[in-house]
Amino acid sequence: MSENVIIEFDKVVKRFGKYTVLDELSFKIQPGEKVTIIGPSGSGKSTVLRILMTLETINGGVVYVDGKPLWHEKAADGSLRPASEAHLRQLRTMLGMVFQQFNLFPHMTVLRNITEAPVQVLGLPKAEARQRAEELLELVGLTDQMHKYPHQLSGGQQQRVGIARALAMRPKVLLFDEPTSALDPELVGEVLRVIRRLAEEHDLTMLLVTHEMRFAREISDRVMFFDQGRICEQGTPEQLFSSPTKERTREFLRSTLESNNGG
Ligand SMILES: Nc1ncnc2c1ncn2[C@@H]1O[C@H](COP(=O)(O)OP(=O)(O)OP(=O)(O)O)[C@@H](O)[C@H]1O
Repeated sequence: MSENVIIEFDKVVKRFGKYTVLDELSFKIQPGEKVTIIGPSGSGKSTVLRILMTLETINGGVVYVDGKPLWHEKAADGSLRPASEAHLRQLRTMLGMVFQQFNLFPHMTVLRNITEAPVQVLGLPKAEARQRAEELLELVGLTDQMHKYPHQLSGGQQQRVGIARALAMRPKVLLFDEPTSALDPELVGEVLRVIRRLAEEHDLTMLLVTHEMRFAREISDRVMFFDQGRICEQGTPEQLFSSPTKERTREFLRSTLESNNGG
């Protein structure tokens, strides 16, 4: 694997029972790249993110994170063996995820939601974790909400806390799993603004699953169109949205356009 690849899927197979969700899926992502995955429901988009977060195992192929196999470790004799929990934990710290349903700790304040993992997992001193949290709250525009609990915030505010919480671990790669799909339409804009700002101002690698086509077009370096567990077509937003080459892509884009106009 070349040095300028931070994520690689090499012929990854994922099955649930007899159902093949990812069918020898291969792709590479470079450091700093902003990549969006679009595609019909059930095409395996979220599964890709869940595998990277080690929330799902794989049935074949190899996933590399920063050049190291995620699910395997090299034994002394050079052979690959299943990864130990310590190996998974170490690689997991390189990745952060923003979930569709925010997944904040309901019994913790906003501030504590953000400082908890840096203190508990990274062993950061509390004062340093708090300073980091305060900087991130400023970035997401929530400095005045830091002592509130999640249920006292709007969905858009909760998701912005979710983004700050993921960033507090200083991941190299940030994964977004449909970050706005649980939000009321009027709250979508504030979350997209924060993500757009991150994409513009930081050299973070970003992999996003989204149904927001206009947003995907604006922020992505590359868009991958998934269909039935494979990449059907990929390219720059301009190529994919303006001149898709596959009939399946055109059909999908037409249907999302129609549902957006209808809704
Ligand atoms: N834990 C599971 N057990 C069984 N089947 C699963 C499981 N998780 C996902 N699936 C199935 O795998 C397929 C792919 O799921 P995935 O969530 O990756 O799709 P998606 O492209 O993200 O879809 P959506 O846009 O609807 O979120 C779906 O058919 C789903 O029902």
